[in-house]
Amino acid sequence: MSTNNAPITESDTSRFVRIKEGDLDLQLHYNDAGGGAETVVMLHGSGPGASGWANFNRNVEPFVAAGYRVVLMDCPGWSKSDPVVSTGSRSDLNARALKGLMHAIGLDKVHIVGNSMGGHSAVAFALANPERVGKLVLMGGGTGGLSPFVPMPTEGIKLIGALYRDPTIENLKRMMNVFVYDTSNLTEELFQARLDNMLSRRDHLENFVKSTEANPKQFPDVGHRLGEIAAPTLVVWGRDDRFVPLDIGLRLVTGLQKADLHVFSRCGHWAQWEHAEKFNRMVLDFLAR
Ligand SMILES: O=C(O)CCC(=O)/C=C/C=C(\O)C(=O)O
Repeated sequence: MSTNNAPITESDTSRFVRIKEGDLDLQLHYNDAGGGAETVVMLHGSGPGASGWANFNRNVEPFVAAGYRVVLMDCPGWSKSDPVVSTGSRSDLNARALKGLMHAIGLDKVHIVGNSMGGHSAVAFALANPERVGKLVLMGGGTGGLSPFVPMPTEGIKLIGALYRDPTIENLKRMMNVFVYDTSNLTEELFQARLDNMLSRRDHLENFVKSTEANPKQFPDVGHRLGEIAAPTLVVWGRDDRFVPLDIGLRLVTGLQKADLHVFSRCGHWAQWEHAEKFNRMVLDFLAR
């Protein structure tokens, strides 16, 4: 945890913990920053080389400065967490992992910010453990299911699959170029960091391919259950999201009991990164209300 004004770094906040939750018995990696009374858990997306830090490095400091403890969980099968093959619902598996992490580090109730797969997992957690959720923030995810407007799998999801099967820098660039609206923000340093992260865990890449072969519906449609969720929710979407289209966000807003929607124009699948400053202000205001 950071106790002074020094920058918050991945290595200073890096932690490991063993969790046992249902059928899960594994080591998880997470980052833990800040020390407020309320905790915000951030859950990353499912791309190759993703991690809590890769997805949320532009969000941790402002949340800590606002007085929150921030926990970034690396889901089983990503980054420095243990490998796993998911043959059922990956959203439910991640939700169980989060419950195990909360038990292991003594968290009763948290706010959850979820990006893409992280959004699906946040909703799965809220359905299974309603009393343990404060507020939800869902970006580019929250339920699987088809879009009536955009052919699925979308071009972004197809590029993720191609990158998992053939993890080259060329395929990484193809995927990341449709990730964001403004590709001028994608530096060689960013590509390299993501490539290194991906290639350092070939077991994760192979397990993802095995998982989708065993069960192509890793993130099931829970649209019919959204009305069970009473947690106040902010749904945030990029108008130009080429991975999970905006109409999935509309389904969330109409299905959840208490949900507001903000759509960023000129924004792809990584709203928390592409529009970080406005995203941080908006989410902190929502959490404080
Ligand atoms: O298939 C889905 O609905 C989820 C896709 C998804 O999680 C993609 C996320 C990509 C990232 O956020 C990432 O790789 O950082």
